[in-house]
Amino acid sequence: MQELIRSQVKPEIQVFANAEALTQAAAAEFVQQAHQAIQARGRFTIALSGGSTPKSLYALLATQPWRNQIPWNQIHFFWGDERHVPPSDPSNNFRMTQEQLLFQVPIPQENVYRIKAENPDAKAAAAEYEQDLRQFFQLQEHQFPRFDLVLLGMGANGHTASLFPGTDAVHEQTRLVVAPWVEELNSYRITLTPPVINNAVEILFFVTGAEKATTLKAVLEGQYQPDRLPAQIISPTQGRVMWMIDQAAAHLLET
Ligand SMILES: O=C1O[C@H](COP(=O)(O)O)[C@@H](O)[C@H](O)[C@H]1O
Repeated sequence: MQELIRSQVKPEIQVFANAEALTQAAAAEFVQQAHQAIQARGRFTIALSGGSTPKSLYALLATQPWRNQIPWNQIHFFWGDERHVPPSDPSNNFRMTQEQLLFQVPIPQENVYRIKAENPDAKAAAAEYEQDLRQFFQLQEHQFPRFDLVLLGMGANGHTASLFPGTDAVHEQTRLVVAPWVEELNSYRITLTPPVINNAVEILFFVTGAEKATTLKAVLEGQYQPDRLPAQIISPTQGRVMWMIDQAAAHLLET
């Protein structure tokens, strides 16, 4: 059964010589998906990720030639996860995106939907973001949003978004957003849940660096054990999953 679930959509794997080449390809993918979504549905909805590779991507998108190819006012920006800190904190994902991208390009303020992680109650912040999603996507009670693109990283411990090993969030099936307590960080995180991520039109993982090679091999080619390797829970029944990986992270893969 688990193997069946894993094989529902075969992930596409692209390996790049280095992080710079990967980031250029990611920018091209972003632009292509934005145009496709806008042509089909009149808007492009994206859930952004934290992490170092996305940071370079956001900075790149704000520069030419990418900047002029992007219909900024038809893009709606959401976040896949957030640290439980206010935007004034340098580790806040929204803050990082603001600095690299949102302040640099003409994005209407009303197209930006951040997680209000300054709320001292992380679970209330998650519930509020769930409501924001329900309202924007006009969802009925048991429906999930369908983002055009979800960007994800993967930690060396196998976490993705803020789905950490051993947390209940990995198996959440009904909520859209949850706030797991992450023991290893001694803090809460706020994250989209697996059914939301798995419902996207496209899911794009970025993985760079040799320190992630062993985990990446286990996630893509090892036994299915999402409690230990939460990135494995990202296994949709429809849509597209793409892994953009640099050579350093990919060097143990068989494919
Ligand atoms: O999906 C995500 O993955 C990262 C892992 O980040 P990285 O800095 O190791 O590339 C995670 O921490 C981030 O919050 C998240 O959105």
